Amino acid sequence: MSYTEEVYERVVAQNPGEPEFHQAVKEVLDSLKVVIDKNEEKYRSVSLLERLVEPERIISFRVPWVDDNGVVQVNKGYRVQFNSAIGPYKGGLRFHPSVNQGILKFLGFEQTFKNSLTGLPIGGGKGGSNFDPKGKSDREVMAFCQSFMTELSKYIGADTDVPAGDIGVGGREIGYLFGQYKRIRGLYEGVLTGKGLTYGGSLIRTQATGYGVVYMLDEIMKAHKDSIAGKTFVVTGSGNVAIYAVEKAQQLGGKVVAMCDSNGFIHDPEGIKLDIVKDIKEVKRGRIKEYADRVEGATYTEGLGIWNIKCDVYLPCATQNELSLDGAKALVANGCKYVVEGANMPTTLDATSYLMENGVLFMPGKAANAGGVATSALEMSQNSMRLSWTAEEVDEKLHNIMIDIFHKADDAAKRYDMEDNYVAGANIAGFEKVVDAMMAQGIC
Ligand SMILES: NC(=O)C1=CN([C@@H]2O[C@H](COP(=O)(O)OP(=O)(O)OC[C@H]3O[C@@H](n4cnc5c(N)ncnc54)[C@H](O)[C@@H]3O)[C@@H](O)[C@H]2O)C=CC1
Ligand SMILES: O=C(O)CCC(=O)C(=O)O
Repeated sequence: MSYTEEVYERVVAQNPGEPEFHQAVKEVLDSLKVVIDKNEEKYRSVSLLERLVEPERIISFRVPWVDDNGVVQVNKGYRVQFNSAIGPYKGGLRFHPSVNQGILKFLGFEQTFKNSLTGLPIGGGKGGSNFDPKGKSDREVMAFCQSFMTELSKYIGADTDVPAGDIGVGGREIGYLFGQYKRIRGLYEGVLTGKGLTYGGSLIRTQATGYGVVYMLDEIMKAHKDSIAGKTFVVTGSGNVAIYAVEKAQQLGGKVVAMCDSNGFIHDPEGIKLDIVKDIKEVKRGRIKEYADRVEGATYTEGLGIWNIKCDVYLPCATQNELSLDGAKALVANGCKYVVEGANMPTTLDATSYLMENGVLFMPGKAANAGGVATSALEMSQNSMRLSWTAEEVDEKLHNIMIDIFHKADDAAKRYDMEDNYVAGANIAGFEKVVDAMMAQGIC
């Protein structure tokens, strides 16, 4: 059995009930096999892979808060500090009822490679809670965030661990979390990113993940002598990543015909009117079905099946494992040519293989959605320097980082004779920097 297979079996045995973590580790270790095989003894002798798949630290805690009826509620809170070889832990907080330790471990593991690909000095971390902000009043969300930060504040700081947003954590939540950190620690520092512009946030951070996904698509297309103008898109989700992916795709001449939320999907053959989606999702915090009530010619379908809508480009921007083998088959049958992941691990392993075997150019989330965390690192730089860059400056830096990530993944794939296999390329390129730093720092 190879070293990578051995370590994968050990991960499955030692981390029961964490299927998403197993999946993320499998994808990475399968890609790394060609690299590890060449240096097996060197890496085995220092248990490099065993250390790479084990979080440095997991903090879990109780989050008690009082709801609007005066009833005490209790949620679970976590921070997974996965790998600090190349910088302070960095990664979002997710508030969603599905959150558990295994999901946060998969996200923290992915984040380590993603952050490495950005070229910036940030290690991998992730955290969150099984709290559901949906349907809660602003006061309830504030009470929850204050209680969550009261505990989390003991373990984070501008030079140790810098959380940000993810599913269910946007500008409102970051504001409440920042206020409580400042109050408890007495420090006005860049301990969170995604902050509001009046208290240390960076221009373009809100747009960065979605814009970055489309900048990545643009590079893939250019490398294959194609372009975004005139292409039909389906973008899943209707949250932060999805909305700004749609905005950039439309700016570059793409036509987006479908979006969704966790209840169902809308289809607008004339092209999605993004201002209406923004009003429903960003202002009213409503459901995507309201779009079909407001736009003539648009339809709403309850449940799954958005992948049956014909498109050239499919951008999954909602959540893990949303695109399964059946969806991948429908995309291929309808002539889809590009799948670029805005979400983290939205495509199952069998769906990924099917897409790649059938000629779809596929870019994994850890490369394609890295623009968000990269811009968070730019926010950290601005906070440290006590200055603010213009929107144009940040956007240009973001764009260049995405171009650079494309070339890192593309070059690594070519070096190992796997041209166009961006999954392998991204994993190898992300691994190379982390492993150099881990080897240099000794057994720790
Ligand atoms: N916000 C960021 O900067 C980054 C986010 N990501 C990833 O992008 C994805 C989306 O995150 P955000 O847009 O920030 O969150 P969000 O909370 O703003 O939006 C999430 C969207 O996904 C939809 N969704 C959730 N579960 C679903 C399901 N089971 N089926 C269909 N739709 C579902 C929700 O309805 C919502 O429209 C996540 O995988 C996240 O980890 C990745 C990099 C950075
Ligand atoms: O901006 C950040 O620090 C984290 C973004 C994030 O959670 C992600 O890249 O998945």
